[in-house]
Amino acid sequence: MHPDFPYQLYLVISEESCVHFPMLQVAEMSIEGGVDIIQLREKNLDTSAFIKKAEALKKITDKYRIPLIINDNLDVAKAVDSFGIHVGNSDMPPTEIQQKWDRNKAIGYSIEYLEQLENEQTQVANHLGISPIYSTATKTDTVTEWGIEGIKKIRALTPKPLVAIGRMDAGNAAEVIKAGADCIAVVSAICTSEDPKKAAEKIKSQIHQNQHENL
Ligand SMILES: Cc1ncc(COP(=O)(O)OP(=O)(O)O)c(N)n1
Ligand SMILES: Cc1nc(C(=O)O)sc1CCOP(=O)(O)O
Ligand SMILES: [Mg+2]
Repeated sequence: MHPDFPYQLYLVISEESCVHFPMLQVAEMSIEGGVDIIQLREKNLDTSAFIKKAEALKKITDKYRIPLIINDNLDVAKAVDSFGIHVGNSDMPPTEIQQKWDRNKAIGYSIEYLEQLENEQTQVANHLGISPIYSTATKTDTVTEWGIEGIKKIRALTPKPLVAIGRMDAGNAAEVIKAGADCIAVVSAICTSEDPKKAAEKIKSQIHQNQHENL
């Protein structure tokens, strides 16, 4: 477990992505199954509706004392006093977020190109999304697939916490952790499951399995 990011199973959620239950129910069931951190990623809501959703979700994350990350929108993150924000190359840069928000807030930043590891944005970020490990129908505007070799390359170049995202599930979580990722982020593997609690448990047990093998 990374000392600066003690979260190994990361749920990225939106109302749209939840198939069998409403989003808040999926969030609660998945936390009971082992999700350690949640990002609210609502790409089609205006700021006011996004804030309402975030407030409702934060009641749940606060109840279970787990961190809430807001995707893209600093106004929403500020309004709900979230643990942090996640941004990518088309969003407000981490340096600007740092100037406009509390210094102690967590900033996640997507890595799409190896050269980004040398830029100021990566230096300011607290944790990095490896974007994507594998291409996924959930987000199609991605650049390349990092794959297992990509994780190893990035791991060798930075000590920052690495979050693996893109078609992650119980079948590939263990090898991704073994390759150097600190955390597995998922949408579909939990949000489309008929049993989000069990889905989270299965991924978590694969993450733990790998840790035991490394002892
Ligand atoms: C944990 C995590 N990693 C990567 C992303 C992708 O962020 P971004 O590149 O800004 O794309 P959008 O999610 O905004 O479409 C993420 N959200 N979370
Ligand atoms: C939100 C997000 N960001 C990605 C990136 O590559 O940056 S992939 C992704 C969606 C991941 O969904 P699923 O677990 O269903 O594959
Ligand atoms: Mg973004």
